[in-house]
Amino acid sequence: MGKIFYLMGKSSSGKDTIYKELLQGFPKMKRIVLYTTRPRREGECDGVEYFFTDEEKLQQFRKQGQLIEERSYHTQYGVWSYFTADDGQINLRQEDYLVIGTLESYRAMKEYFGAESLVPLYIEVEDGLRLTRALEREKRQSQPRYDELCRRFLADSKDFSEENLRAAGIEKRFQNVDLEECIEAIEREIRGCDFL
Ligand SMILES: Nc1ncnc2c1ncn2[C@@H]1O[C@H](COP(=O)(O)OP(=O)(O)OP(=O)(O)O)[C@@H](O)[C@H]1O
Ligand SMILES: Nc1nc2c(ncn2[C@@H]2O[C@H](COP(=O)(O)O)[C@@H](O)[C@H]2O)c(=O)[nH]1
Repeated sequence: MGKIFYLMGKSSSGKDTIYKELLQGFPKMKRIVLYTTRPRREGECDGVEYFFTDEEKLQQFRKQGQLIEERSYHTQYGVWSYFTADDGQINLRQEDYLVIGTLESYRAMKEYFGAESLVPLYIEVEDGLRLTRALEREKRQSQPRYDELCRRFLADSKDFSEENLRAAGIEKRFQNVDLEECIEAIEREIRGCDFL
C-alpha cells in the first residue's frame, strides 16, 4: 500500500517551499490538492497550491458525502474554509502522496485512511525567525494583510500546542533553519519508510 507523507507546521515554517523541493526529489510521488475558499494570493495557481473554490462547492461535497476533512477559520476577512475531498485524487493501492495540511487535518486523515498510511513530517522554526520570514513574505504582496498575519501567528500557538502535538502522535520535528539541511533530513525520513 502507498503512503501519505503529511507536511505540517505553523504558518511560515516553510511548508510550501519544502513541498516544492520534495516533489522534485521524489518525482513519482503524487500531490493531493486540497480545496480552500480563501482568496488566491499572488503567485498561486488554481489546482497547484489549492483548488480555489467557494462555500457552494463545499456544501456540494458535504451533501454528497465526499468530505474527508474540513476546517474553517474566522479570519479578518470573513470565514475561510479548507477541506480535503474524496474526489478521485487518492488511490493508495497504486500511489504515494505528499500533502500539506494541519494537525487537525492530519488527525482526520489518519482516522479516514488508517495510521499505517500516514507519515507525519512536522516542520519547526523558532517563533522570532518565523515571524520575520512571515513579515518579509507579506511585505512582498501588493496588498499585505498584516492583521491576518498576526491573527494566524497567535492562532498557531494554540493550534500547534505541545498538548495537541502529543495528541496527534507527533514525535519527530524537522528544524527549518537551513533549508537544504531540513530538506535532506526529510528526504532521509521518507527514504526510510516502506513506500511504493
Ligand atoms: N530555511 C529558510 N530560510 C530562509 N527563508 C525561508 C526558509 N524556508 C522558508 N523560507 C521563506 O519563508 C517564507 C515562508 O515560507 P513558506 O511560504 O514556504 O511557508 P508555509 O509554511 O508554507 O507558510 P503558510 O502556511 O503561511 O502558507 C517564504 O518567504 C520562504 O521563502
Ligand atoms: N492551525 C491553524 N491553521 C490555519 C489557520 N488559518 C489557516 N490555517 C491552515 O493553514 C494552512 C495554510 O494556509 P494558507 O492560507 O497559508 O495556505 C491551511 O491548511 C489551513 O488549514 C489557523 O488559524 N489555525
